Amino acid sequence: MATAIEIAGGFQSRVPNRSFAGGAAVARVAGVSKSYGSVQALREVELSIHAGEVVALLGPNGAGKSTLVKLLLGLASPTLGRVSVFGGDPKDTVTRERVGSMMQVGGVPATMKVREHIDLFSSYYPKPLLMTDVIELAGLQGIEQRQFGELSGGQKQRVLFALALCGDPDLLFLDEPTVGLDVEARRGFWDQIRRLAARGKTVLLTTHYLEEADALADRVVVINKGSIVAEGTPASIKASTAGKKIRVVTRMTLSSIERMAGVVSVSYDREAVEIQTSAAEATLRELLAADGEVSGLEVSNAGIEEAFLALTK
Ligand SMILES: Nc1ncnc2c1ncn2[C@@H]1O[C@H](COP(=O)(O)OP(=O)(O)OP(=O)(O)O)[C@@H](O)[C@H]1O
Repeated sequence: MATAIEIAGGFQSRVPNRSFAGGAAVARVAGVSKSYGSVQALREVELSIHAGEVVALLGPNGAGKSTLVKLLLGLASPTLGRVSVFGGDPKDTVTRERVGSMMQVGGVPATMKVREHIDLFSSYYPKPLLMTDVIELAGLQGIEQRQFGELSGGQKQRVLFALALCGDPDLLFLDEPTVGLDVEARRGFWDQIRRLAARGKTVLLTTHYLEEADALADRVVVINKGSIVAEGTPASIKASTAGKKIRVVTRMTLSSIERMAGVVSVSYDREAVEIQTSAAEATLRELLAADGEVSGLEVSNAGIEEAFLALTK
């Protein structure tokens, strides 16, 4: 019987092989710890964000992502260590004028019109973008005259995005930018974030959506219990957890597959068997030697989700 082998890449970097090692650091977090009473939200965090980079901060609830963003925005001070943005204090006005951030929906008056919100926010910045550019970049065409409170969840998120970018900031913080959006709206939003990045903006986003980090980020920083547990391109994070997934229809028993080289775990998935392996080639050789009639063979990289779970468990 013919055997079809499909190598599924599963990951596409936004800008493959871009390196920021030599780029100027626009933000630096050095030896930072932050405690709220007895709760230690961050522990000795070291992080640099370079010009033009899109960095995704990924971590489970309570990991410390928002705390890190608050420190970078100058909305809180570290208990220990130092935070600098554009070489200065994040609380300084000159620094703030170069920074944009997405607020929460609740922080925006409901009765003001979209255009009025953008006008007001633009007035806080020395060199804001033109209204027409903001409307276009955030995809707000046709709803400029609507009141904020009347908009759908996705439209509200786009207005918050417009308010973050209207001052033409060099550095943008997006705290869970697509929370609550459906798949289509989320993808539309990703396109808008990519367009901003293509204009040379530096973006730090926090997200629970592993797919989002994978789709947007040049670099993923995985944070858990206040510490950075992994950092790198989405591809390198996956590689560091050394995993491939093999899916195959075979008559072999789970226990005989379990004994094969590299196999980490094996389970049934409908008519097929799913094998997690750290040495895919060796596992495949043994598998094909033991059962010449395997079918529906697929090999894929372990997804970022598996990598994330392995790193934070
Ligand atoms: N103002 C505060 N007072 C007391 N504890 C706080 C405060 N802000 C955050 N914490 C605690 O610090 C820890 C980190 O919280 P943080 O909001 O930074 O996590 P997060 O990764 O953003 O979580 P989520 O994804 O749920 O938003 C949590 O244990 C949280 O309860």
